[in-house]
Amino acid sequence: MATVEAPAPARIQHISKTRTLVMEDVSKTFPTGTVALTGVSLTVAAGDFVSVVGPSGCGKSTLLRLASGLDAATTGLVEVNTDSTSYVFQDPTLLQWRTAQKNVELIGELRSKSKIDRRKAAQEALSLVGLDGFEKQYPRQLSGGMRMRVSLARALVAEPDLFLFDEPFGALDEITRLNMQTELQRLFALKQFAGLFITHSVSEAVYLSNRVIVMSGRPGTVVADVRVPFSYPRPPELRFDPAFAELAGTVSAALEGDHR
Ligand SMILES: Nc1ncnc2c1ncn2[C@@H]1O[C@H](COP(=O)(O)OP(=O)(O)OP(=O)(O)O)[C@@H](O)[C@H]1O
Repeated sequence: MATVEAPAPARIQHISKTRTLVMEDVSKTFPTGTVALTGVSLTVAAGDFVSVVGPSGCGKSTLLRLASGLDAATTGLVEVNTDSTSYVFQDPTLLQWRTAQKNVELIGELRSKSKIDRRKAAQEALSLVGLDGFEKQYPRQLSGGMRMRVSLARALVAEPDLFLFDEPFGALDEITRLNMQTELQRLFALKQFAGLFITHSVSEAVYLSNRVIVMSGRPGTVVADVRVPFSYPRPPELRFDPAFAELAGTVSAALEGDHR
């Protein structure tokens, strides 16, 4: 595996490191005989936002399912050092018969929080994702980007130490997607959870993350771990910075190198 050092940063964040997610030499073979992952090792610490890019079918979603405990590794170690994990999918999976606020309150209900507490937490989370004034709207009355914001707010009220994202912005139009990226890294700067983010977009990975993991084609394994040194919060214009383009090029080269 190549560890690629990025160009000299303007500033580097120093954050205390709790190893929230550890994977060591993990493999996953499905009962069908498909070997999805082999020899995958990675660590996501508190204050790490790690994106995973790789060719279609290389096992990215499988990796996330192993991290979430939805599925078990065939061999190797998967260690999650927290009880508080939130999972955000491409589909916001909102309950259509509940308002935005009531969707976000659901977590509090499941945890038997008092009505006052869960309402307060939901309102704070909706405010954090920029949905003040939309609390009483139903999912069908919201745009795709707003529905994704509600999904994020719902994940935030759980106050996760580990945030797992499976291509959450993949279905959004380009402008909404860029706005959501800006919002998400702002939330990350604020909350400093450990994040593992699956995406097909190299620029999305570089913009959001402090590390980008590049996977090979199936069976997926880690071929590069690229450090992204820009401090958070990151301005939208960072995407036009030559250092940003250079890093995106480094990640793309690692991706393409795997096809040669
Ligand atoms: N439940 C399953 N049973 C059998 N094979 C599976 C199962 N889930 C995934 N696979 C296979 O494992 C491999 C990895 O799938 P996975 O969905 O993790 O890839 P991915 O990198 O997320 O793909 P994409 O980028 O296209 O979303 C694929 O070959 C897929 O067909």
